[in-house]
Amino acid sequence: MKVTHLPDAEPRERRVAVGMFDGVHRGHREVIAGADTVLTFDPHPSSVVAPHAVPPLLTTLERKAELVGGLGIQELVVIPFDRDFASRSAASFVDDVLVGALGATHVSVGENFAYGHKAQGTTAQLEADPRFETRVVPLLEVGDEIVSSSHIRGLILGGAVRYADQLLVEPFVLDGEVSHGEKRGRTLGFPTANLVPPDGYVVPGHGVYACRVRLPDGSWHAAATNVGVRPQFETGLGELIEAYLIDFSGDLYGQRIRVEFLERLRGEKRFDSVEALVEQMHADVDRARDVAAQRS
Ligand SMILES: Cc1cc2nc3c(=O)[nH]c(=O)nc-3n(C[C@H](O)[C@H](O)[C@H](O)COP(=O)(O)O)c2cc1C
Ligand SMILES: Nc1ncnc2c1ncn2[C@@H]1O[C@H](COP(=O)(O)OP(=O)(O)O)[C@@H](O)[C@H]1O
Repeated sequence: MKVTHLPDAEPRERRVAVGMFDGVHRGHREVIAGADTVLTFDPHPSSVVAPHAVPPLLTTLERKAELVGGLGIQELVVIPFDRDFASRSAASFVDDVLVGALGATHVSVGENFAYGHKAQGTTAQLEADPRFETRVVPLLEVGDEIVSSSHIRGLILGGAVRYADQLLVEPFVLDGEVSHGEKRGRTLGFPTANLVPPDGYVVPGHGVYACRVRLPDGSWHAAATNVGVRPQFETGLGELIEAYLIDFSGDLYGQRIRVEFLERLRGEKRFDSVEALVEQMHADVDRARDVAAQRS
């Protein structure tokens, strides 16, 4: 899939799905179905118009592109969102962007989509526009709950990664570069590849998770991962994501890995002794191995 910034986009007959699509969840996928172009914003519009209210995000632009590409979309067009863009009228968004820059013949949006200065543009205005056909997609509900990025953020922050992944369609992932820790993992018999939580993004709540980890060579490994502050040791290093890759040995420092969260196993805690922690870690690893085997 091609990724284009709006100023470089060329007008042609397009079926355009428009939205922030953070997470590319099941509801987003209903809006995107049938489109050949996805139009999105980067950074999140709130970071420009209401910085105090920016939510932690589920997906980087890179991950969003990967997920959208996986849906068979031809082109992801990214609006570099800034103060200038935020000040455009709703009519200018339609005339200059949808029709002018892209050449949209079909437009699809979620029911709650708003656009233009102060989000004054409505879906009814899009539907009334004779230059393109508009499809307004009702908000998807699963189990009496609207599927929304904010609901999924809450689930992941609360550790409910398994349920979140039913709404996301694919497991929640974090990508990052392996950093140095306190070199204690190896003395416990469980060396852990550490990621520093990425600023501005959702991180699963503190606890131990069954995961899969992808290495730069493309191989996937079952892993038991701790997210938290290691109360057993009072490290002062702050929050970390630490993955022990099962049946693996090798140097991972500086490598870019992906941690895919499958299931929360338990909370992070302080045990009576380090031996008791290590015993529990063995049990965590056994469960993580089983969970990963069922899911791969
Ligand atoms: C599967 C697993 C479970 C863990 N559970 C706990 C825990 O309950 N409490 C805790 O303080 N640390 C826990 N840890 C974190 C270890 O204490 C940590 O990996 C160790 O301190 C190594 O730190 P280092 O990477 O800085 O060397 C866990 C780590 C793993 C891999
Ligand atoms: N099975 C494994 N899982 C995770 N890391 C491993 C594994 N085997 C070797 N390593 C290496 O060991 C490092 C972690 O060792 P550890 O003692 O926990 O040090 P640190 O405190 O720097 O994380 C990883 O960054 C990686 O390079």
